[in-house]
Amino acid sequence: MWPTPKIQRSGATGPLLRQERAERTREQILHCAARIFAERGYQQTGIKDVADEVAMTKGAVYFHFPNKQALAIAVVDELYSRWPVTLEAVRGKGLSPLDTVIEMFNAATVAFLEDPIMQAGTRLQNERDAVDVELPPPYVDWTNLISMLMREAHQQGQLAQHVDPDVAARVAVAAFFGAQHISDNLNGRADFAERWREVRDTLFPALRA
Ligand SMILES: CCC[C@@H]1OCC(CO)=C1C(=O)O
Repeated sequence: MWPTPKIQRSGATGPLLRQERAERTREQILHCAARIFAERGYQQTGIKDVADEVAMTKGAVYFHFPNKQALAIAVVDELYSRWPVTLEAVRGKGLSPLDTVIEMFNAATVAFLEDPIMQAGTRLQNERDAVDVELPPPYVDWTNLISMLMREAHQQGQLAQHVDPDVAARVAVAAFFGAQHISDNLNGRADFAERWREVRDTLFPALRA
């Protein structure tokens, strides 16, 4: 059984406390489902598996998620909702735009190695043809986010004259996620941090002015 986070007492009472508890229960179910999706894949995961691992009844799970499709969408939505928050946190470090790009990929590397939501969101997207519900198109948000940062880098003279910022973004995203995919398939991401460092240390010097 997965360890489930303890409900922190917030001092709320009545309806607010019930709402907080419901939100925490939903979060516990979502994270447990992510662990199982990441480990077994969409087809091999059932609502009963999630209920058993989170030590709740199927009814309790169905109260928050009407079916497995809803769980899959919620995992991918949770994954994509994180990147603007991550970007704001990285922006707070006051790095240059190009170093902000590198820091975003550093954060994604850590997430791939440690975060079930990232691992599950990736596996669901990779298995999207077998997921019987429409998922958002993969990579689009990332590529747009990196493009925005690369354009800032270009405007600030950080990119070499010949480098088109949107091309740089597509190349960086392809190199990063390609390295991840290969590492995941060959050895379960055991060498992914090193593969990302190779991409970083080879590609980014070639982009800099
Ligand atoms: C097909 C993998 C999907 C990809 O992997 C994690 C992640 C990060 O948000 C992705 C994206 O689509 O943006």
